[in-house]
Amino acid sequence: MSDMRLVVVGASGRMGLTLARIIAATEGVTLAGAVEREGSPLLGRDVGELAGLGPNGVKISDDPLPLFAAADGVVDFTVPGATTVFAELAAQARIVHVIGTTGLSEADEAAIAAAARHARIVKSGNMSLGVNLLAQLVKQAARALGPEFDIEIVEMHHNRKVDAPSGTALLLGEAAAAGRGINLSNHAERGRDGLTGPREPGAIGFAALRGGTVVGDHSVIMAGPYERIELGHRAEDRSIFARGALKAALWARDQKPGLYSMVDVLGL
Ligand SMILES: NC(=O)C1=CN([C@@H]2O[C@H](COP(=O)(O)OP(=O)(O)OC[C@H]3O[C@@H](n4cnc5c(N)ncnc54)[C@H](OP(=O)(O)O)[C@@H]3O)[C@@H](O)[C@H]2O)C=CC1
Ligand SMILES: O=C(O)C1=N[C@H](C(=O)O)C[C@H](O)C1
Repeated sequence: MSDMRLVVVGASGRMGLTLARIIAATEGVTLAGAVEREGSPLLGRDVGELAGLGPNGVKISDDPLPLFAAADGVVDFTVPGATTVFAELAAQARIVHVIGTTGLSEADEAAIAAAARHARIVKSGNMSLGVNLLAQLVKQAARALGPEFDIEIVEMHHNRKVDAPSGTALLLGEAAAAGRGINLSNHAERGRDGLTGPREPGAIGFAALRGGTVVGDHSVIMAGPYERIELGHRAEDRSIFARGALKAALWARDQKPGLYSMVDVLGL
């Protein structure tokens, strides 16, 4: 089968440049285009050069349409307002859309679900194998331990991150809620401050730390009477997310239109 031609949107971002490097080192995929927002000072620049690979002839563009029309898939780690637009364009072009963007609102999620009627979308708050395996373990532990164990999710990220709690923390919260057979949105405790009162029984709490260059640390603490279990993951390099995203793109190439997650891709 011919190489899968991928367009990277948000191409000069932290994940965009990581993707350019990992695509160059991965068999079966080719970088077919690079997109940034209108007005970006990097428009026209060679993405290979920006990624430290040497020139590869792929210039950063602000016009996704012709690039999507000639591609098999788009890999998107950008911002919610851009991701919903790319989802619509990917649906029109009937191509694969891999979404790593976090901080999506309910309305954004609905727009993505609508686009998935025509596009093959894989979306996950974390594309790494380790975190998706951790989510399965959290689900199992939450089911086994029962509601007398208080669940708290703590995450730390670099000081440029703009959304909280992280997409991964929410994914792990969903896994804990699924294990308990409850709905996360009715039981999440976020942003405690001031005279909060005691912890709500059965709540799933979230705490977000920001600082330095931390790629992404997550701990799920299950605190019961006189004992505590901690399950965690430390991301050491962004290449783990990029490799997962490419695996998702290649997997989705053979699927019907729909909205998929990394659990589907990894068969967990
Ligand atoms: N699911 C996962 O496994 C992972 C998810 N993420 C998520 O991915 C997202 C990006 O993270 P990161 O790479 O660190 O962030 P960056 O800010 O480094 O990169 C985002 C890029 O998107 C660009 N962008 C913004 N608007 C548009 C637009 N309309 N069209 C095209 N490009 C646009 C930005 O440009 P500019 O700066 O000029 O605005 C920037 O270059 C975040 O939501 C993050 O949480 C990150 C890592 C792993
Ligand atoms: O913004 C980041 O950097 C990351 N975002 C994702 C998240 O919100 O969980 C994944 C990873 O932790 C890095």
